[in-house]
Amino acid sequence: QITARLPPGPCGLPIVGYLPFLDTDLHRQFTELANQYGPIYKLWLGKKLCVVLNSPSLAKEVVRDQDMIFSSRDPHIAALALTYGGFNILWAPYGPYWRTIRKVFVREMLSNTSLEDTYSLRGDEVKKTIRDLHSKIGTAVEISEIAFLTEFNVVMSMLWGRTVDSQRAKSIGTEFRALVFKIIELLSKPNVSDFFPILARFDVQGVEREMKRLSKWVDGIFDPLLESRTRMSRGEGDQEGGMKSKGKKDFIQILLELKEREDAAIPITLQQIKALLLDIVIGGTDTTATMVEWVMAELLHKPEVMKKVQEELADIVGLDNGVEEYHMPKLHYLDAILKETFRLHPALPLLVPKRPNQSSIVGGYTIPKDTRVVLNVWAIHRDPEGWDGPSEFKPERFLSDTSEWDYNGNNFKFLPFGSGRRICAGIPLAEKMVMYMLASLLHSFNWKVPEGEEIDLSEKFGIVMKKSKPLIAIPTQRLSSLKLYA
Ligand code: HEM
Repeated sequence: QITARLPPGPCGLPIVGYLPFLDTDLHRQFTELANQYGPIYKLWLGKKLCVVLNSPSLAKEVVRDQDMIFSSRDPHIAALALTYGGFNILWAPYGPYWRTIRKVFVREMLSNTSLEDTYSLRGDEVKKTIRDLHSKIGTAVEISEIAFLTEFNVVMSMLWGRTVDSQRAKSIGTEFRALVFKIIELLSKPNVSDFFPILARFDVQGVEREMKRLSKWVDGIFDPLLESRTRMSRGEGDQEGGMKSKGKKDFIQILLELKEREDAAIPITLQQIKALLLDIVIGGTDTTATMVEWVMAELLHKPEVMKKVQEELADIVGLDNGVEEYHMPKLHYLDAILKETFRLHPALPLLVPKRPNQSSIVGGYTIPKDTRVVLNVWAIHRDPEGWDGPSEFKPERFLSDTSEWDYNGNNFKFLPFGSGRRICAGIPLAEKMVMYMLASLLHSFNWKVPEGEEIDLSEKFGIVMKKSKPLIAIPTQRLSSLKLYA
């Protein structure tokens, strides 16, 4: 029997609750409300009760002590419209379906063996990016665009192997980036349909319609690729020019074979395969690119830190060598820079909303079943009780004890990838790619901002939180020979 009170919180207005008072900078507003009402508080948003948690100990209660209760999502209607009803890993409710697709993804695409098998694919893409950039020495480039396209190509290669389909898929990177931006924008603004179920069928803001339109666009890309691959696996392929995948099966092949298996405990459909592709292509690309951009912005803002990390690269990689993925474990200072950037600028400042499957007590208060529970990681990462000089960029703080700091969500003061059962499923790839891209950018070039410009570190809130102004920077010559990236 749950008898504790609901958490405290601001009153809001009748019917609409706190909805009209929501700010565009939600992460900051949620942090200020914690200063006023304490680390756990409630907001009524229309018909929906929302509880925000703002401290490491409260995070621990929901993602460790009571993780089973808090392992379902509270999906936005817009997200369901995009993912054929929530069939992807990110939005699927906790249960056998989610467990199966997450397991397939982690085991077949991101296990140590799979990542070793795709080592050269990642190397090829990063080296290609560096060669392209070399031809742009002295001109201004947009960092997040470069990082996005590199990551997109890596992911497409890992999905489709060295095939013609992979080449086709890679040719739509720029269009896909625009699509991902639009999707993130739609998911980041409050949608009346989420807070007043009775109004949902009217789709007042037109968000659901727009998402369905984008979903059709995605179908237009994935359907022909999947059809072509299905024909190929039946031996009717149109794979020309010796590009056919050799040896090991790529991830798409594995998924399509699972679809054909009649004995599978949880059968997987074509729609579910597409939803899973969305997880990988949307969940993986913009987050990675955003983090690369934040790190470069912090380094351009602090030239002494940039200099120090370039010295580390010169020392570990050598000025006569190009960066390889195997250098990564030795780049301790770069690793500390990444962690410090993840602390100050977590890509998902409020993670992904959770929905408890039963009422429970957290921080001494009742959280009723089906409440929207938000973990304010941005506040936790800047809590003056947990961090010395919390708003300063000091990578050294992560060098003192490396074992304590990883991305696995075991230290509740530092949760850039979340924690518990719903922790990011892509950590092994994200960690590799953010570091590999940055090491290559920083080792191959020196960087400066265009004449008369200043580095601006302000944020624009969104489900993925980006810089408010895209970072534009100019690469200049550093390594004498680009043959290293041939
Ligand atoms: C720097 C890059 C990345 C960051 C910062 C990041 C962060 C996150 C966060 C915070 C969550 C939600 C965790 C929670 O609610 O507790 C998440 C979920 C997820 N991420 Fe990532 N992610 C990154 C890259 C990737 C990549 C590369 C992939 C796939 C290739 C990926 C796939 C996923 C999936 C599938 C989920 C849903 C997990 C679930 O609900 O079970 N992410 N990510």
